[in-house]
Amino acid sequence: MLQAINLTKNYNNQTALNNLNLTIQKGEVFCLLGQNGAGKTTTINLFLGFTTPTTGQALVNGIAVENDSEAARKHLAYIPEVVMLYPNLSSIENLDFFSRLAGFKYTTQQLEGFLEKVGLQKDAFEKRMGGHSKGMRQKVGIAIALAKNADVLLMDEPTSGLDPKATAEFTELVKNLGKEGKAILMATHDIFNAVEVGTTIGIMRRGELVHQMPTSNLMATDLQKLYLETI
Ligand SMILES: Nc1ncnc2c1ncn2[C@@H]1O[C@H](COP(=O)(O)OP(=O)(O)OP(=O)(O)O)[C@@H](O)[C@H]1O
Repeated sequence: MLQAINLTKNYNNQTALNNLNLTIQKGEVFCLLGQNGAGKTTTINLFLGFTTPTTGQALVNGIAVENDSEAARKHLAYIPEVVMLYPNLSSIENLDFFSRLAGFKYTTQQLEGFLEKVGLQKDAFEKRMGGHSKGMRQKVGIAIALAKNADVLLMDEPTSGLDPKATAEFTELVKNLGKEGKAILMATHDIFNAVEVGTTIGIMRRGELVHQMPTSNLMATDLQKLYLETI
């Protein structure tokens, strides 16, 4: 579970995030929308412990990130816009390496099981990551999250630049992870995909969460209208 309590981040005299209060439960896929500079990445970075709050708290499964970022990170997996792994290692070698780093040692069969689960084509298991497409790299990134047994996923614009088929596959994968009980926070500019993948939508404007709503019965066109009226 992710929780932000009165979370605020100022850079010099500028407020990047203003008094954010947010709870993302297990099984929830929370899609955060907002213009460039609205504060989405800052929110994610505070949960990751990449930056410290000016005031307030970011909690991961009840652990205050600022107090013990290492403990908090054990529950987290991060899928950035571009998944950067070791280009000279294969998918399975990267998966093995990052699993071991997180303290998990798997058999080849188990590692292959993770890659199968995320839908990576079999002939890419042994190929070096440097030749993978963006969508393939993201699948390996999610396989690492599964292997790490992370129950909270943070994703920053994961579908930008993906083709429609890769986006559809990614969407299905994330929806299933939500159904399996992961808590997911995803920053995105894709309103239509947010309605498809998310259980909850948040709209940020100038560092504030100004709207929050469930996606049940939400039409993408209505969300688009609200978004354009809000920003
Ligand atoms: N390291 C930093 N130093 C100074 N200002 C920063 C820093 N990181 C972010 N900001 C500022 O904080 C504000 C929020 O930025 P943030 O990256 O969180 O926005 P965003 O919603 O993720 O935008 P985008 O959609 O472009 O990724 C912006 O005004 C940005 O300039």
